[in-house]
Amino acid sequence: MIAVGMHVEIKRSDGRIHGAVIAEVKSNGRFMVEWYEKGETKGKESSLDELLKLNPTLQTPKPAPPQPPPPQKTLQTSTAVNRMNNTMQNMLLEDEDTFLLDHLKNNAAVNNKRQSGIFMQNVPIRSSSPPEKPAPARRAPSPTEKPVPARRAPSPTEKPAPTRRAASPKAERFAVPAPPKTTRSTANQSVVAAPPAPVEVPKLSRRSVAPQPVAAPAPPPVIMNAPRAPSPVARVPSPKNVPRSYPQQEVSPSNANFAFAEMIRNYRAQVSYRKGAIKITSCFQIDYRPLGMFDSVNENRISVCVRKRPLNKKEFTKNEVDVITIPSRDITILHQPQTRVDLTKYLDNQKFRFDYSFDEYANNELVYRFTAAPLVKTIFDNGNATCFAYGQTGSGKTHTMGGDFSGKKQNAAMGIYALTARDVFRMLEQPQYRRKDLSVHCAFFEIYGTKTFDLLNEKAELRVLEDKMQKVQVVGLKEEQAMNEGDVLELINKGTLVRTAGTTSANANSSRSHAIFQIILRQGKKVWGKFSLIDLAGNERGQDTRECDRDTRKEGANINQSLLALKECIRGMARNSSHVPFRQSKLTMVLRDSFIGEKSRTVMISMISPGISSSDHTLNTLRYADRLVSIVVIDAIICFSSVKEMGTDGSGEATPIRDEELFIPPCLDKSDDEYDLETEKLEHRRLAVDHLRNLKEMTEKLSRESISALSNEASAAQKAECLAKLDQLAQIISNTRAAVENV
Ligand SMILES: Nc1ncnc2c1ncn2[C@@H]1O[C@H](COP(=O)(O)OP(=O)(O)OP(=O)(O)O)[C@@H](O)[C@H]1O
Repeated sequence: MIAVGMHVEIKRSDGRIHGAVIAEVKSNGRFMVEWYEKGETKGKESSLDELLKLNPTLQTPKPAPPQPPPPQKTLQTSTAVNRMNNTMQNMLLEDEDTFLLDHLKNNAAVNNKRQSGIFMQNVPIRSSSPPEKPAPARRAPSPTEKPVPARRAPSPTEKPAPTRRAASPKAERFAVPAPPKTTRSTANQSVVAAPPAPVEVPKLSRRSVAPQPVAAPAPPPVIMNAPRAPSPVARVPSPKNVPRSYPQQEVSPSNANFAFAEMIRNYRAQVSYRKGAIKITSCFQIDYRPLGMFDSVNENRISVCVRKRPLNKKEFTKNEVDVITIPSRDITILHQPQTRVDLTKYLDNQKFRFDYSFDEYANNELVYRFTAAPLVKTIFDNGNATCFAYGQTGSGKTHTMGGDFSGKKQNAAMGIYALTARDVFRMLEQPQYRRKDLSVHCAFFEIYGTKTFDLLNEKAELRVLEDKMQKVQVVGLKEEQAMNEGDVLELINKGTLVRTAGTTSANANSSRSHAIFQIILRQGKKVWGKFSLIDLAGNERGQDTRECDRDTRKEGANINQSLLALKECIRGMARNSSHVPFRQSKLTMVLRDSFIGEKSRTVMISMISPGISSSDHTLNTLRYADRLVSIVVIDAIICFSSVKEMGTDGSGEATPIRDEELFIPPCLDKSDDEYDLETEKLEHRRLAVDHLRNLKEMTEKLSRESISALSNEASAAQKAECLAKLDQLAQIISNTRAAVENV
């Protein structure tokens, strides 16, 4: 009924009820639950009875979710944390709410990383405070020492001791400054004062600057390649619905970009507010609720995500300011620095919504869980799965796909290539697939300019041809059979070593080709399913290569042409179009199968660099990804309109909404002094478009097939329910479209 990682309601000693996560199931039948509060992890023990009382649904057995594979590494961390907790809990304060598990988790995460080399990636953080001295080891008591008397129940004549005893030096070592609590002592107990009243959100006038609540003490910013403890965010899955304040970057006043840094700091400290009946969440909600290992995974046919990497050492030395805010699982905000003609500085805060947004604390395992992992099953169901890594040079594509780097050495086991192979072999073990007698094969090749080379066969040049059945063949491509994960790792390492690299301004070891790693399932000689994992070449703007030699310019032009073709093909795929323009580039030609067929699924991970000097590139990347999202939305509307126009018996002609009818506005968020009627209108429009997006899920459930099936087999009640839903959807969509058109 109850397992580690589940979200449950808990009751606090002061009567408050809120969400928490099960962190440990103890051997005595009790549970450790954890939650975030004011930027800190807190925990307490709870009994089964208590949990059942507050969470009656737990008693109903739930079927095990089929997908995705269990987030094992996190559970390992939790187990490690829990083991530590067991031994350390006695050393902490007895107050059920105030013992803080941060230190335990820090230690556990470090241990975990050391032991397995997984979960915590190379994301050390810089701290302004000196490193803590390691706590002296607890020595065993010498035989001459008096044993510590066991705690006994107080006799009725004894004066009762206050429940909360003074913090011992031991306890202090683990204490993290807690928010001040007023306590009132009575003869028998100390009573914790009621929680502070909710902070009243100040009203904002249209042109006024939002009042800034004092930011909580900021966690230090993350930078790469600096020796420091692991990040506090990646190691603990965040309980849902418990917002925290956004981690702030420390920037020295001597920094040339200090003014921008301050504006970004203020922006991140803003809170959500209500404007009339509308809650303006898309403009100012900066509650920090990053994606956690236990968040739900969407089953989209096309997903578009963004991953921000941490500032690197070079950017840090150049005093780069971090201009990307990722407050929640699907929002990415770019604070683009701008200067007016009168030289005053302001930020153009551009906001984007994607399927997932990964912040700088996300490791490859987390990214994998929400991107490629849900697609593994596709290839077992005779489908084609494709995962692209897209982005500016040096933004982290190879790090994500091929594995993180420790120095110059790449840890291939922690890249999406290898994580996918791991799950393919796991799934192969399931009885329903074992019976199918499938074998795993790998191919690894690169497209450099207009040429294709085999990375597993000494870079032999390959030819890409279309046969008379219009099937694209990569002639001469070597496929190696892999019996286990180890074999796959060897192949990845072999191919990575020979991939074409060059030097760009942002990356000394820049990949100048598109690398395609394929995991192919075969039944005998027949292809059963194919997973293509693509590390695209860095997207450069024409102006970046203007100064370069002819070859480099040609290289850049080729890369850009193939990226444009890719966008068009995904567009075709989203619409189930009979015409997918795959012949426009070598890249899309070899991936033709990925864009056609009902069983194809695609995920695009757009990598972005956080530094202020990359903001133009970042905007480019975000716009490319945003365009893909818009395509998916339009697809959903078309799908809906097809449903709407069909007769109740599933017959009838579908009249899709035309492209031009749906204007997806660009990014809308403006700085405060620019907040004007225009912004407000656009905001309405944005909300309306968001609303349309939400219809996607519903329309998917009411596809043409499902309605046709209903007309044949369903009961009258089911049909009536379906029709009512359709009417409801028609009403919603017409209202929403009217709202969009009105503004
Ligand atoms: N999420 C991350 N966490 C830590 N380090 C990262 C992260 N992403 C990238 N890096 C580091 O940034 C550097 C550049 O990353 P990478 O080579 O993956 O970029 P790229 O997008 O593949 O660039 P190119 O297109 O030029 O090949 C590497 O040193 C890598 O280790």
